[in-house]
This record gives sequence, structure tokens and C-alpha cells, in this order.
Amino acid sequence: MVKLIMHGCNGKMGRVITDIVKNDEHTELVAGVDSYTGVPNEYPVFESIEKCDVKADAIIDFSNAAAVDGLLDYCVEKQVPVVLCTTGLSEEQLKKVEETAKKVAVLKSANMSLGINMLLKLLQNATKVLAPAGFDIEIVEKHHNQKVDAPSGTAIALADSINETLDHEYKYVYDRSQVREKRTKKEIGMSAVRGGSIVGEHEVIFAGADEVIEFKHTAYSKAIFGKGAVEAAKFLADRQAGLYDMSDVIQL
Ligand SMILES: NC(=O)C1=CN([C@@H]2O[C@H](COP(=O)(O)OP(=O)(O)OC[C@H]3O[C@@H](n4cnc5c(N)ncnc54)[C@H](O)[C@@H]3O)[C@@H](O)[C@H]2O)C=CC1
Ligand SMILES: O=C(O)C1=N[C@H](C(=O)O)C[C@H](O)C1
Repeated sequence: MVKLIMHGCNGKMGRVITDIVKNDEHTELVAGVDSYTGVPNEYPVFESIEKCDVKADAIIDFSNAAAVDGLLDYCVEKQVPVVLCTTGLSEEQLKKVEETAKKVAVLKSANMSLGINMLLKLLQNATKVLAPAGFDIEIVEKHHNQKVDAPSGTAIALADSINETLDHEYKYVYDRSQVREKRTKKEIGMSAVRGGSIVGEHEVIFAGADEVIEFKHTAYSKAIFGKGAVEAAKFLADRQAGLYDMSDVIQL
């Protein structure tokens, strides 16, 4: 049995993970952490990670960027692997994630779904053909009205995957409203839409002269992220220190 701590247990994803683990015979939630403790839980809940004194094999984190520094320190101190799913981390925090992974196993992924992780690979092949042929690259993402970070972590991960095959030569453009200029060739535009209960849509557009190719992923439920996170925790539980991602968990 893999014993888990859910960091952000009373949030939208925390509740999804609680349901998945309840129906999974190989995992058990031994504790939760959430700064909001105004709801009943079926396991002990602590209002901050520092207060959590329950032993576990791994932590799943879907919380808030501001909560991630303390979590990383805790994982090093207690030597507990962590599946880091929270998005919107700063450059400084991303460096801290890399430093942490030298001391304990960390799996970081902006999107735990099979579809997006397959798309990350597909895009690299498409980019190798389409970018040299002059196609412009734009990413459009759509999410629910409760999302605080923009663009989504997934949009950035898609852009990073594309840019990796372009020797990181393309710059990211998030806002065209302040400059009256044509787009340049070596850029990836990213646009964010927020509204209603949209679970998550990501569209990567390769626009050429007289032809357009679009890759689109639509999430119809948060369960696709939850299932991926629980599988990632099982994978990570007995791993050595290192920085892992979903391509280590899913055979692609
Ligand atoms: N990697 C992936 O596949 C996915 C990532 N996410 C990301 O996960 C994060 C959480 O998403 P949701 O569950 O939708 O958000 P949410 O806002 O519903 O839940 C976040 C929870 O974290 C709690 N929290 C805030 N500060 C905390 C602290 N210092 N310590 C402990 N708990 C704290 C909040 O009280 C809340 O209950 C976001 O960054 C989101 O972008 C969301 C879905 C999929
Ligand atoms: O906040 C969300 O809901 C989601 N966030 C992740 C992101 O920022 O990419 C993943 C998913 O799209 C849902």
C-alpha cells in the first residue's frame, strides 16, 4: 500500500484525488494539508505542511504557487518524494525545484493527462517540419473562471517542448496589445481565455501560407489529471532523488 499526503486536499483537485484514492486498492490517503479547514475530511488534515507529522511514501501537490517553497523544504527534511502539479511557479521557484530534486525525488508536470503528454511528443515532430517551412506558431488555452495563473502551465510546457526542437531560439509573446508591430517569425504567441467551468482546452496552431494545422486537446473532466497524479505517486514512492516527469510514468 502506498501511503499518500494530499497537499491542497480541500481544493478542486484535492477532492478529485480523495475520490480516486478511495477507490484504489493500492493507495491510501494518510493525511491532508490545506489552509482551508472548514470542511469535514476522512483523514487528518493540517493547516500547513510544517504541522504535518504523519509519515508517508509520497506527497501529491495541487495547491498554490505560494505554498510550494515550504512544501519543497519539508520534502527534503522528511525525505518524502513529491508529485508537483501546481502551476504558475516563478523562475526562482523553478530553480528551487531543480535544487530540491538533487536531494529527493520530485516529479513535476503541468498536466498529468495522457493526451497532453502524448501531444508534447507529437509537437516536436511537427515543429521540425513546419517551423523551417515558415509556419507561425500560436497557442490558445481556455480554462474555468477560478483559475489564477495565465497562461496555463500546460501552454508553457507545450511552448517549451516546441522550442526545445528550435534550439530555444523562439521567444514567447503573451500580449500583443501594447506594441503596434507585426509578429516576427521566431516567436510563439500564447493567448488565455477564462470563463465558466471549462476544464481545460489547449490548441496549438501552425499557420502557414494558405494552410493551417491545428492540434487540440480537450479535458472533459478533472479525473484525467487526478488519475495521472495517483499513478505518478505510485511510480515515485520508492525512487532515488532526481527530477522526473510524466514521460517517466507513461510509456510513450
Ligand atoms: N498538473 C495538472 O495536471 C493540473 C494542475 N492544476 C494546478 O493545480 C493547482 C490547484 O488547482 P485546483 O485544485 O483547481 O485549485 P483550488 O484553488 O481549487 O485548490 C487549491 C487548494 O490549495 C489550498 N491551499 C492554498 N494555500 C495553501 C497552503 N499554503 N498550504 C496548503 N494548502 C493550500 C487552498 O485552500 C485550496 O483548497 C493550480 O495551480 C492548478 O493550475 C490543476 C489541474 C491539473
Ligand atoms: O487550473 C487548472 O484547472 C488546470 N491547470 C493546469 C495548467 O495550468 O495547465 C492543467 C489543466 O489544464 C487544468
